[in-house]
Amino acid sequence: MSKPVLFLKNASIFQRESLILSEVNVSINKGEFVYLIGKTGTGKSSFMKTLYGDLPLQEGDGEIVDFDLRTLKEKDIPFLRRKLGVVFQDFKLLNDRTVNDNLLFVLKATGWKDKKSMETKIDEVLGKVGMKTKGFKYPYQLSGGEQQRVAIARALLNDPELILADEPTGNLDPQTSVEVMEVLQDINKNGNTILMATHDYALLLKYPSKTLKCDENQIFEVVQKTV
Ligand SMILES: Nc1ncnc2c1ncn2[C@@H]1O[C@H](COP(=O)(O)OP(=O)(O)OP(=O)(O)O)[C@@H](O)[C@H]1O
Repeated sequence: MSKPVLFLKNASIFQRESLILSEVNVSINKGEFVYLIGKTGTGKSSFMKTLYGDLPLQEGDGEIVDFDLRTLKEKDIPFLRRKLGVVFQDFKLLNDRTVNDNLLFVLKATGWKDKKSMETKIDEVLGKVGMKTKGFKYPYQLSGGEQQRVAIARALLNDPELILADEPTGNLDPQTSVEVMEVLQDINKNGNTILMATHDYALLLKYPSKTLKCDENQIFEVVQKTV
Protein backbone atom coordinates (compact mmCIF):
# COMPACT_ATOMS: atom_id res chain seq x y z
CA MET A 1 0.00 0.00 0.00
CA SER A 2 1.18 3.53 -0.68
CA LYS A 3 2.40 5.80 2.06
CA PRO A 4 -0.23 7.71 4.08
CA VAL A 5 -0.90 11.33 3.10
CA LEU A 6 -0.75 12.19 6.78
CA PHE A 7 0.49 10.45 9.86
CA LEU A 8 1.19 11.42 13.44
CA LYS A 9 2.92 9.10 15.85
CA ASN A 10 2.96 9.64 19.62
CA ALA A 11 2.48 13.32 18.97
CA SER A 12 1.61 15.96 21.57
CA ILE A 13 0.01 19.25 20.67
CA PHE A 14 0.42 22.32 22.83
CA GLN A 15 -1.04 25.82 22.84
CA ARG A 16 1.80 27.75 24.51
CA GLU A 17 2.60 25.60 27.54
CA SER A 18 -0.83 23.91 27.83
CA LEU A 19 -1.00 20.35 26.62
CA ILE A 20 -4.07 20.09 24.37
CA LEU A 21 -3.66 16.60 22.86
CA SER A 22 -1.26 13.80 23.73
CA GLU A 23 -0.36 10.38 22.33
CA VAL A 24 -1.85 11.32 19.01
CA ASN A 25 -1.59 8.42 16.55
CA VAL A 26 -3.44 9.19 13.37
CA SER A 27 -3.01 8.04 9.80
CA ILE A 28 -4.93 9.12 6.70
CA ASN A 29 -4.54 7.41 3.35
CA LYS A 30 -4.98 8.82 -0.11
CA GLY A 31 -8.64 9.04 -1.13
CA GLU A 32 -10.12 8.89 2.37
CA PHE A 33 -12.81 11.22 3.72
CA VAL A 34 -12.24 11.61 7.45
CA TYR A 35 -14.25 13.56 10.00
CA LEU A 36 -12.76 15.11 13.12
CA ILE A 37 -15.35 15.66 15.82
CA GLY A 38 -15.33 16.63 19.48
CA LYS A 39 -16.85 19.10 21.90
CA THR A 40 -15.86 22.73 21.76
CA GLY A 41 -12.39 23.34 23.19
CA THR A 42 -11.21 19.73 22.82
CA GLY A 43 -8.51 20.64 20.32
CA LYS A 44 -9.89 20.18 16.81
CA SER A 45 -8.63 23.54 15.56
CA SER A 46 -5.31 23.08 17.36
CA PHE A 47 -4.94 19.73 15.57
CA MET A 48 -5.77 21.30 12.19
CA LYS A 49 -3.39 24.21 12.83
CA THR A 50 -0.57 21.77 13.55
CA LEU A 51 -1.25 20.12 10.21
CA TYR A 52 -1.05 23.33 8.17
CA GLY A 53 1.97 24.64 10.02
CA ASP A 54 0.31 27.27 12.19
CA LEU A 55 1.26 25.48 15.43
CA PRO A 56 4.64 23.76 15.72
CA LEU A 57 4.69 20.05 16.51
CA GLN A 58 6.84 19.92 19.63
CA GLU A 59 6.67 16.24 20.56
CA GLY A 60 6.38 13.01 18.63
CA ASP A 61 6.54 12.44 14.89
CA GLY A 62 4.38 13.74 12.10
CA GLU A 63 4.43 13.83 8.35
CA ILE A 64 1.97 15.49 6.01
CA VAL A 65 2.16 15.41 2.19
CA ASP A 66 5.84 14.50 2.54
CA PHE A 67 6.69 17.36 4.93
CA ASP A 68 8.16 16.44 8.29
CA LEU A 69 6.17 18.43 10.87
CA ARG A 70 8.92 18.20 13.49
CA THR A 71 11.53 19.87 11.31
CA LEU A 72 9.19 22.23 9.44
CA LYS A 73 10.71 25.72 9.13
CA GLU A 74 8.92 29.03 8.61
CA LYS A 75 10.27 29.17 5.05
CA ASP A 76 8.78 25.72 4.24
CA ILE A 77 5.23 26.73 5.16
CA PRO A 78 4.26 28.35 1.82
CA PHE A 79 5.41 25.17 0.05
CA LEU A 80 3.45 22.97 2.47
CA ARG A 81 0.34 25.11 1.93
CA ARG A 82 0.65 24.64 -1.83
CA LYS A 83 0.18 20.91 -1.37
CA LEU A 84 -2.75 21.42 0.99
CA GLY A 85 -6.12 23.02 0.41
CA VAL A 86 -7.37 24.73 3.54
CA VAL A 87 -11.03 25.68 4.00
CA PHE A 88 -12.21 27.72 7.00
CA GLN A 89 -15.56 28.31 8.66
CA ASP A 90 -15.49 32.02 7.78
CA PHE A 91 -14.47 31.56 4.11
CA LYS A 92 -11.64 34.13 4.26
CA LEU A 93 -12.26 35.57 0.79
CA LEU A 94 -10.92 39.00 -0.14
CA ASN A 95 -13.91 41.32 -0.29
CA ASP A 96 -12.26 44.01 -2.38
CA ARG A 97 -12.04 41.85 -5.49
CA THR A 98 -14.21 39.56 -7.58
CA VAL A 99 -14.33 35.77 -7.30
CA ASN A 100 -12.10 35.47 -10.38
CA ASP A 101 -9.61 37.93 -8.91
CA ASN A 102 -9.61 36.09 -5.57
CA LEU A 103 -8.57 32.96 -7.41
CA LEU A 104 -6.10 34.79 -9.66
CA PHE A 105 -4.49 36.31 -6.58
CA VAL A 106 -3.77 32.84 -5.16
CA LEU A 107 -2.46 31.50 -8.46
CA LYS A 108 -0.08 34.45 -8.87
CA ALA A 109 1.04 34.16 -5.25
CA THR A 110 1.85 30.51 -5.80
CA GLY A 111 3.98 31.11 -8.85
CA TRP A 112 1.62 30.81 -11.83
CA LYS A 113 2.56 33.11 -14.72
CA ASP A 114 0.72 32.14 -17.90
CA LYS A 115 -2.55 34.10 -18.26
CA LYS A 116 -4.33 31.50 -20.40
CA SER A 117 -3.52 28.59 -18.08
CA MET A 118 -4.63 30.65 -15.08
CA GLU A 119 -7.97 31.40 -16.75
CA THR A 120 -8.43 27.73 -17.64
CA LYS A 121 -7.64 26.66 -14.08
CA ILE A 122 -10.06 29.19 -12.58
CA ASP A 123 -12.78 27.99 -14.93
CA GLU A 124 -12.05 24.38 -14.00
CA VAL A 125 -12.22 24.86 -10.20
CA LEU A 126 -15.32 27.07 -10.37
CA GLY A 127 -16.92 24.36 -12.51
CA LYS A 128 -16.17 21.74 -9.86
CA VAL A 129 -18.13 23.70 -7.24
CA GLY A 130 -20.97 24.78 -9.53
CA MET A 131 -19.95 28.47 -9.59
CA LYS A 132 -18.78 28.89 -13.18
CA THR A 133 -21.18 31.75 -13.92
CA LYS A 134 -20.40 33.75 -10.75
CA GLY A 135 -16.77 34.64 -11.33
CA PHE A 136 -17.52 38.33 -11.92
CA LYS A 137 -19.29 38.75 -8.56
CA TYR A 138 -17.80 40.19 -5.39
CA PRO A 139 -17.85 37.91 -2.32
CA TYR A 140 -20.35 40.21 -0.55
CA GLN A 141 -22.78 39.69 -3.44
CA LEU A 142 -22.86 35.93 -2.74
CA SER A 143 -24.71 33.86 -0.15
CA GLY A 144 -22.75 32.08 2.59
CA GLY A 145 -23.03 28.76 0.75
CA GLU A 146 -21.79 30.32 -2.48
CA GLN A 147 -18.88 31.95 -0.68
CA GLN A 148 -17.92 28.61 0.81
CA ARG A 149 -18.06 27.01 -2.66
CA VAL A 150 -15.64 29.67 -3.87
CA ALA A 151 -13.40 28.97 -0.86
CA ILE A 152 -13.43 25.28 -1.80
CA ALA A 153 -12.62 26.19 -5.41
CA ARG A 154 -9.70 28.25 -4.10
CA ALA A 155 -8.51 25.25 -2.08
CA LEU A 156 -8.48 23.16 -5.27
CA LEU A 157 -6.33 25.55 -7.35
CA ASN A 158 -3.02 23.80 -6.81
CA ASP A 159 -4.39 20.21 -6.99
CA PRO A 160 -3.83 19.60 -3.27
CA GLU A 161 -2.86 16.19 -1.98
CA LEU A 162 -5.02 16.80 1.09
CA ILE A 163 -7.86 19.20 1.88
CA LEU A 164 -8.18 20.37 5.48
CA ALA A 165 -11.61 21.81 6.19
CA ASP A 166 -12.11 23.34 9.64
CA GLU A 167 -15.87 23.59 10.32
CA PRO A 168 -16.65 24.39 6.67
CA THR A 169 -20.40 24.35 7.33
CA GLY A 170 -20.21 26.12 10.70
CA ASN A 171 -21.71 29.37 9.38
CA LEU A 172 -24.30 27.80 7.11
CA ASP A 173 -27.93 26.79 7.54
CA PRO A 174 -28.75 23.04 7.40
CA GLN A 175 -29.87 23.01 3.75
CA THR A 176 -26.84 24.99 2.57
CA SER A 177 -24.58 22.77 4.69
CA VAL A 178 -25.86 19.73 2.81
CA GLU A 179 -25.22 21.47 -0.52
CA VAL A 180 -21.64 22.33 0.46
CA MET A 181 -21.18 18.79 1.77
CA GLU A 182 -22.32 17.42 -1.60
CA VAL A 183 -19.55 19.46 -3.21
CA LEU A 184 -16.98 18.01 -0.79
CA GLN A 185 -18.33 14.50 -1.40
CA ASP A 186 -18.04 14.93 -5.18
CA ILE A 187 -14.49 16.18 -4.83
CA ASN A 188 -13.66 13.18 -2.64
CA LYS A 189 -15.21 10.79 -5.17
CA ASN A 190 -12.94 12.34 -7.78
CA GLY A 191 -9.93 11.29 -5.74
CA ASN A 192 -9.23 14.13 -3.28
CA THR A 193 -8.40 13.24 0.31
CA ILE A 194 -10.33 15.30 2.86
CA LEU A 195 -10.08 15.83 6.61
CA MET A 196 -13.04 17.80 7.91
CA ALA A 197 -13.52 19.07 11.46
CA THR A 198 -17.19 19.47 12.26
CA HIS A 199 -19.83 19.86 14.95
CA ASP A 200 -22.54 18.88 12.54
CA TYR A 201 -23.78 15.44 13.57
CA ALA A 202 -26.58 15.54 10.99
CA LEU A 203 -23.92 15.53 8.26
CA LEU A 204 -22.14 12.59 9.89
CA LEU A 205 -25.31 10.57 9.87
CA LYS A 206 -26.19 11.52 6.31
CA TYR A 207 -22.68 10.93 4.94
CA PRO A 208 -21.08 8.28 7.18
CA SER A 209 -17.31 8.00 6.96
CA LYS A 210 -14.23 7.31 9.06
CA THR A 211 -14.47 9.47 12.18
CA LEU A 212 -11.81 10.66 14.62
CA LYS A 213 -12.87 12.13 17.94
CA CYS A 214 -11.06 14.56 20.24
CA ASP A 215 -11.87 13.95 23.88
CA GLU A 216 -9.95 14.19 27.15
CA ASN A 217 -6.72 15.23 25.44
CA GLN A 218 -6.75 12.29 23.05
CA ILE A 219 -7.79 11.56 19.48
CA PHE A 220 -9.28 8.17 18.70
CA GLU A 221 -11.26 6.58 15.92
CA VAL A 222 -14.92 5.97 16.71
CA VAL A 223 -17.53 3.82 15.05
CA GLN A 224 -20.52 5.85 13.99
CA LYS A 225 -23.00 4.20 16.38
CA THR A 226 -21.17 5.61 19.40
CA VAL A 227 -20.46 9.18 18.24
N1 LIG B 1 -3.92 30.82 20.76
C1 LIG B 1 -4.16 30.11 21.86
N2 LIG B 1 -3.41 30.29 22.98
C2 LIG B 1 -3.63 29.56 24.10
N3 LIG B 1 -4.60 28.61 24.21
C3 LIG B 1 -5.38 28.40 23.14
C4 LIG B 1 -5.21 29.13 21.92
N4 LIG B 1 -6.12 28.69 21.02
C5 LIG B 1 -6.83 27.73 21.66
N5 LIG B 1 -6.40 27.54 22.91
C6 LIG B 1 -6.92 26.58 23.89
O1 LIG B 1 -6.74 25.28 23.36
C7 LIG B 1 -7.85 24.45 23.67
C8 LIG B 1 -8.35 23.81 22.38
O2 LIG B 1 -8.87 24.82 21.53
P1 LIG B 1 -9.30 24.51 20.04
O3 LIG B 1 -9.65 25.82 19.41
O4 LIG B 1 -8.25 23.69 19.38
O5 LIG B 1 -10.58 23.62 20.27
P2 LIG B 1 -11.73 23.20 19.25
O6 LIG B 1 -12.02 21.77 19.55
O7 LIG B 1 -11.32 23.54 17.87
O8 LIG B 1 -12.92 24.11 19.71
P3 LIG B 1 -14.13 24.71 18.83
O9 LIG B 1 -14.97 23.53 18.48
O10 LIG B 1 -14.78 25.65 19.78
O11 LIG B 1 -13.51 25.40 17.64
C9 LIG B 1 -8.87 25.32 24.36
O12 LIG B 1 -8.79 25.06 25.74
C10 LIG B 1 -8.43 26.73 24.06
O13 LIG B 1 -8.74 27.58 25.13
